[in-house]
Amino acid sequence: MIVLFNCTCAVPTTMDSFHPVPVKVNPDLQKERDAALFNPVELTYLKDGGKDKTERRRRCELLAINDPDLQHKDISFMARNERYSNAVRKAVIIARKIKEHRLTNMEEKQLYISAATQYDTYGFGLHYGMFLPALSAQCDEEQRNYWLPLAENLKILGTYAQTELGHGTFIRGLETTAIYDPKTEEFVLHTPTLSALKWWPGNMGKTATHAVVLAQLYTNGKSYGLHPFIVQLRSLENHQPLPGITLGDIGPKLGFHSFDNGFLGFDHVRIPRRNMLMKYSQVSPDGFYIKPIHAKLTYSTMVEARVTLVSDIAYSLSQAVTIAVRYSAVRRQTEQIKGVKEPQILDYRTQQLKLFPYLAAAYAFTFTSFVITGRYIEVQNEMNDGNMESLSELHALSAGLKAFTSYVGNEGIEVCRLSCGGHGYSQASGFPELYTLTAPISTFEGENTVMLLQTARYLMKCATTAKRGLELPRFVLYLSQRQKGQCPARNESDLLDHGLLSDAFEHRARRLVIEAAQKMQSNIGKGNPQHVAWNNCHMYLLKAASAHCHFYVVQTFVKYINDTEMSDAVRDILTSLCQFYALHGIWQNAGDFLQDGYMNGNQLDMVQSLVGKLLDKIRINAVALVDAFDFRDEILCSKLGKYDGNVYEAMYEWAKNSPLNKTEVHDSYNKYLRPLMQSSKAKL
Ligand SMILES: CC/C=C\C/C=C\C/C=C\C/C=C/C(=O)SCCNC(=O)CCNC(=O)[C@H](O)C(C)(C)COP(=O)(O)OP(=O)(O)OC[C@H]1O[C@@H](n2cnc3c(N)ncnc32)[C@H](O)[C@@H]1OP(=O)(O)O
Ligand SMILES: Cc1cc2nc3c(=O)[nH]c(=O)nc-3n(C[C@H](O)[C@H](O)[C@H](O)COP(=O)(O)OP(=O)(O)OC[C@H]3O[C@@H](n4cnc5c(N)ncnc54)[C@H](O)[C@@H]3O)c2cc1C
Repeated sequence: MIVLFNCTCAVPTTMDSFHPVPVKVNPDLQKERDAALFNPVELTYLKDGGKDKTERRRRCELLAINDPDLQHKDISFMARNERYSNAVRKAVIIARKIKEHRLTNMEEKQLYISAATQYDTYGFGLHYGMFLPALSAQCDEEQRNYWLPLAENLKILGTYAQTELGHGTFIRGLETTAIYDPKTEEFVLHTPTLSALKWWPGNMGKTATHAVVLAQLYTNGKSYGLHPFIVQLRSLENHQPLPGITLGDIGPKLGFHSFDNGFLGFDHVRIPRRNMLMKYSQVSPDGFYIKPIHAKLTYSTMVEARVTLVSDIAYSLSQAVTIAVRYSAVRRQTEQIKGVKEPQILDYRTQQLKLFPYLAAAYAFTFTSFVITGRYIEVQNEMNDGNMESLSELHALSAGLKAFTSYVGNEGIEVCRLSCGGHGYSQASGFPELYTLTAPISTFEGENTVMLLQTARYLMKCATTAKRGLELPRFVLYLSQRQKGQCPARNESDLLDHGLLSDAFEHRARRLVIEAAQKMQSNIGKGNPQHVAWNNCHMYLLKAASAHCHFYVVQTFVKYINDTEMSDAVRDILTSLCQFYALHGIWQNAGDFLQDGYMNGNQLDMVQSLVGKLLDKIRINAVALVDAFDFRDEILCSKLGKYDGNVYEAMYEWAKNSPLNKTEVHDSYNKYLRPLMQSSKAKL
């Protein structure tokens, strides 16, 4: 059902609308909503997985938003100490309320937490995001029974301590040691050098009482590589660091101001043998080591986190385009015809070219996140049955997609900010927090270049497997198929065909993967050792991995539209969005499609012309497309992206709250300005 508004006094005529009834909607925004060719609520239901799920999400969000205990002044006006304290206060309230509201389902808990934290970090982010998942994945039965209830009931608060001052990417090189002492049946944890200090773990600086610590295991004088240990860091009585443990906050960062990322050092700290997490590998009381069924099972917490991050990026990018598109509909700039109202900036082609690729990407990544989450669950189930066959595939897929989507997401958020001109730079826009919260996703859980190289490593193996005529997993099956010659498009209408567009990305990915494999072979053929050849081929490998991920996203978008039931109106707009995503991708990477003659100049001209034409189709639906993300103002936290479009009123009200406006004359006047201006030297 369409939500109809009266132009000046907006009254929703159905209960489908999630937004409180605004007194007055900005007429430009209203005009956009009235002109849309589909019902955004329908798309909201689709994105959420059904009307029931949308309603459940809205209920969870409202529980948090309407709770007086969770209200506070805007975090933009808080100093770091206050922000940290506020985040902890809220985390504690959230934990209590989750129980009170009986939110037992994981999805509901997450929805509630995300609405309650708004655009700040969650004070127990690492506890829930990595500590609990690490315990769940790495504890054996007995350990689970002991540790999980403590962690789930917040009797202990945890973090995930892997990265060190000198080592982040190359985790085989971590220096923290865990040496087994069979005499006392204990491990001795030690930080042998400054570079071995654990550095970065979130919530470790001031909050956590425990950590899953990744350390090099030694037993019977032999090294067995990285293993997880649960270690108590602080007293459960008075929160003081335990003997032998040095802890602290690493200081202010680009963002994450409410987060206490920390450092940690061990001075021969003893922990019981059973504090090694023993689901996959064990050390017996006499020091005998039993190895895991797959060497990389210790890394599984990171795989799970990377999968989650694809959804997080889709969510953040959706927020950014919501702010920028709504603002672009209400902002008017530069008179075109004397005496005629300045146009909405959304009418400028350049503005559309800035925003619509990211609007399309936000949808593409949302659908991609559904598929990768589904695949993660499947593989997890297989692994629980002892079948580790698909772990490498999942690692390659999650590492690549985390990198590909976060590159685009970070870039998109910045472009959206720029598209809002000066106001985009104000904290009132929401962009500074959104950007700085999302920016480190390119770095944490595996630095993006490194992650794409991991995907490339897998693809190189697959290229060899394909060459030998052996079977490949489904998502790389295309590597064993022959190239299809030239792009068959003869006219613009051919180029709108989803199958043809998907084929073009498939062709590009296969060519670049095969090319990278050939470059590797020829480098090795010239007598270079593997690692030198690898380094020499980085530029080909990175391009191959990125093209593979790009193809995966295009293919997923196409498949989603083909396989999902939806109204004709929604199908029509998603089809245009998908065409635009693919065609814009071809246009932006034209060289790749021209390089081997797959496309010709004439076809590229048509691609460019279609990109221009599709702008119009998206333009008319742009506001409805962002409305369909269904972000309440309280969650978007942006004065530019408000649902009612009353931007200037909101900005003025917000600015009045700036702490500098508390007094008419600031202290510094009496301290500095007055003496300067009233001194004899300052006289003109
Ligand atoms: C999401 C959090 C939620 C909420 C919290 C809220 C806010 C908090 C914000 C941030 C939290 C951030 C946390 C962190 O950042 S934790 C630290 C993350 N650190 C990393 O991700 C380190 C990245 N480095 C690595 O993963 C590895 O060192 C790397 C893969 C780069 C290399 O490993 P290694 O040297 O051991 O491997 P290779 O020799 O290159 O390859 C050997 C072999 O292993 C395969 N492999 C590698 N990784 C995996 C894996 N995870 N699973 C399966 N297989 C893996 C690799 O492909 C090779 O296979 P083969 O080619 O067959 O030999
Ligand atoms: C906000 C934030 C929160 C974090 N939270 C946690 C946490 O809770 N727990 C935790 O353990 N860690 C955490 N980290 C640490 C994070 O996981 C690491 O910073 C990340 O894995 C990158 O490692 P690095 O810093 O060593 O980067 P580096 O590896 O030093 O990267 C620097 C440069 O070197 C390049 N490079 C490195 N290796 C290669 C290679 N093999 N080939 C080509 N190029 C290469 C990279 O591409 C990059 O350009 C956090 C970091 C941040 C920023």
